[in-house]
Order: sequence, then C-alpha cells, then structure tokens
Amino acid sequence: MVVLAISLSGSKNLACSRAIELTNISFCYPGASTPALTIADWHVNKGEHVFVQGASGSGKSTLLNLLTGTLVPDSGSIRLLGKEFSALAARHKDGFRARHIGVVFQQFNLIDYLSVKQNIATAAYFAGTLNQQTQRRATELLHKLELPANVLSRQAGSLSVGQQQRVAIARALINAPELLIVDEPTSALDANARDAFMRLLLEVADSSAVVFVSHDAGLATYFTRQQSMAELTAQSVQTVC
Ligand SMILES: Nc1ncnc2c1ncn2[C@@H]1O[C@H](COP(=O)(O)OP(=O)(O)OP(=O)(O)O)[C@@H](O)[C@H]1O
Repeated sequence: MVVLAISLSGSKNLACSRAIELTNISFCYPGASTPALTIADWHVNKGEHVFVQGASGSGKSTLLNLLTGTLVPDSGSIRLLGKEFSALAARHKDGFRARHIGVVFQQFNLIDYLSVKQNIATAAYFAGTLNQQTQRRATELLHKLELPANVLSRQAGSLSVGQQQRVAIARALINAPELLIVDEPTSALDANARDAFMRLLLEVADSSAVVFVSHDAGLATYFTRQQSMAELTAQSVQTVC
C-alpha cells in the first residue's frame, strides 16, 4: 500500500512537471490523403526552453497551431500543463489559452491602430487579469525589453519592426504564462539585432516553458534543448485521413 502511494504521488509529480505532452497525434488538412503531421510521443518540461527546427513544409506551423488550439488533431492527445487541452470545448480552450499560454506570432499580430498599452491590456482582459496593476506590469516588461515607458502611449503601427517585436513579447508575457510559444519572429532582423532579441526574449521568459519554432538552425545555441521536426515525426502513428 505504501509502495502504491509513493508510486502514485511520483507519477502525479511527473505529470505536473510537464508543460506539453503529445501522444499519438495525427492531423490532416481537409481533403488531404496523408497527414500533414504525426507525432507519436513528445513532451516539454515546465521551464524548458526548446528550439524546434525544420525545413519548409515539415509541419512547424501545424504543430504551433495544434498547441494553441487553432487546429484540432484528428486523433491523439494534447495535454498542456496537465490538462487535456485537445478535449476542451472551444470556449474553455480560449480561456485556458488566454490564462496560461503566451504566443509571439511571426508577424506579431499587433492591432496597428491601438496604442501599445491597449494592445497589452487586451491580452490581460481576455485572461481576466486586467486590473490596476496591468500598466505597472506592462511598464516593467517594456523596461526589461529595453523600451522606454513612453512607448506605451504610441500607436503600435507607428513603431519600428524591432520595437513591435518587443511589444509582441510584452503582450505575450503580460499574464506570466507557464508556456510561451514563439513562431520565428527573427527573420526580418540582422545578425546583431537577432542576437539581442534572442537574449532578451529568453531572459524575460525566465521560468516559462518556451517552444520556439524556426527554420534557422543558427538560433539553436540559445536554447536548453533542440528538437528537429524530422526526429519529432519519425515514429509511426496510426493515421485517420
Ligand atoms: N491549409 C492547408 N491546407 C492543406 N495543406 C496544408 C495547409 N497548410 C499546410 N499544409 C501542408 O502541410 C504540411 C506542413 O505545413 P506547415 O505549414 O505546417 O509547414 P512549415 O514547416 O511551417 O513550413 P514553412 O516553414 O514553409 O512555414 C505541408 O506539406 C503543407 O503543404
């Protein structure tokens, strides 16, 4: 009995230490005869910074869209932070994503005509965390990201590409998400700016699990773990297209 209790508590701790667990995932785009992505078994631990690298067409965007709930797998399980994410109804998925997942999109997806403050506040609003502390947290994040506080009142569309990237990071981190998903936001940067961006991103993300997707293998050095799409999809999964 004691042995059982120990082993159960051990497996519970293991489950809780995982930010992402994918099991027997298969996803087909409508009309396709073969799946765009299959993953037999993959996990990311809480706090881990993982670099996912793959050639064009290898399924990186599909993977990110599955992790953010924009796409739903045809089969298999996606567990995020111990929760069966793939089984949640759309409404609950939206709430879970807003509270626990930060996303930095390739094109940043800022709302150009809103101020930086309003862009960041929108993320807090959807997570239900918008309060009097939001502006203070936003100012702190912008400071860490080496942007002056007066950027808060500027229209997002009037900022430089580098400034918009940092605002996109601040927006993704405003709710202190346990999981940060980043889709190759460095392609427009020169080598020096890219180095500064990567260092800041991972410093500010701090204890969040980070999944950073890119085709650029040169970025791998910033991360604690590297994962190629080829390895990730190597094991076979029963598919259902
Ligand atoms: N909307 C879609 N409809 C049908 N097939 C799609 C669709 N989007 C992607 N695919 C296919 O799914 C596979 C994986 O595409 P995905 O966009 O995930 O790759 P990627 O690694 O992100 O590529 P890139 O680096 O070029 O953005 C490819 O074979 C692609 O042609």
